[in-house]
Amino acid sequence: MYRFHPLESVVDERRRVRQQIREARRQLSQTQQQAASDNIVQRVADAAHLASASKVALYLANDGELNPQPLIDWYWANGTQVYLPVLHPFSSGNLLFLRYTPNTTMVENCFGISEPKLDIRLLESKSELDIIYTPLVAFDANGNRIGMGGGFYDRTLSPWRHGLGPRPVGLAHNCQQLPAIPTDHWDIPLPELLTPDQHWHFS
Ligand SMILES: Nc1nc2c(c(=O)[nH]1)N(C=O)[C@@H](CNc1ccc(C(=O)N[C@@H](CCC(=O)O)C(=O)O)cc1)CN2
Ligand SMILES: Nc1ncnc2c1ncn2[C@@H]1O[C@H](COP(=O)(O)OP(=O)(O)OP(=O)(O)O)[C@@H](O)[C@H]1O
Repeated sequence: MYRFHPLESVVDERRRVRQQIREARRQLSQTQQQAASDNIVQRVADAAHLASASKVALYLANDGELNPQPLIDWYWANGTQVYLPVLHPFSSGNLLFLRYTPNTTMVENCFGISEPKLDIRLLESKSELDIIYTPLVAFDANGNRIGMGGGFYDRTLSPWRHGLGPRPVGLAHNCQQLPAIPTDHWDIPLPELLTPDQHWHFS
């Protein structure tokens, strides 16, 4: 349940909302998760600008996130190149994007999420990606998002503030929508987001 808490700081509110929605999404059943992932494939297949992309960044689901694996399989079957985020080895808070195929050697990062083993030959320049499918914890009807709290995607998507770089497209469960999200100046609102029930285009 969403409750209004007057006199709460933005940071506290974001932290509380993050915990609340992460818990809600972990409660989804296997059946609900599977149905949600399948719906997303259909939504992408129905949207020409998403279906026809050449290079897309996706992610591997963690902590109840909408699982994009069926979408990854669909893109592979269509010849689209798929990339995954890799924590930058020394530029902390930043992501690299490495090519992901069924044969990619994977390692676990410090958050327990699988990522391609660092190999310069698999590295793609961010500007070459058409779409970055963006994980998130919560979103609102204006495309504002709250992530896991590391600022990784805020940094990655910062050129989008000026309409530059890959187009971010959020992926989320319906239960991750909130009436309004308190924002900070570094937050990059999403132009577009897919849930199992809706294809959002934010102005
Ligand atoms: N699937 C997925 N991959 C992703 C992200 C994401 O949100 N989802 N990221 C998007 O930024 C980056 C990783 N950021 C993350 C930030 C915090 C936690 C996390 O679970 N924090 C735990 C504490 C874990 C620990 O420190 O040991 C927590 O808050 O409970 C996970 C990923 C890159 N890869
Ligand atoms: N473009 C940026 N440059 C430098 N620092 C940034 C940038 N964007 C965010 N940060 C820093 O990252 C921290 C986390 O930001 P925030 O809580 O908004 O992350 P988030 O959106 O929840 O996570 P993510 O983007 O990884 O999904 C903030 O303390 C902020 O100072």
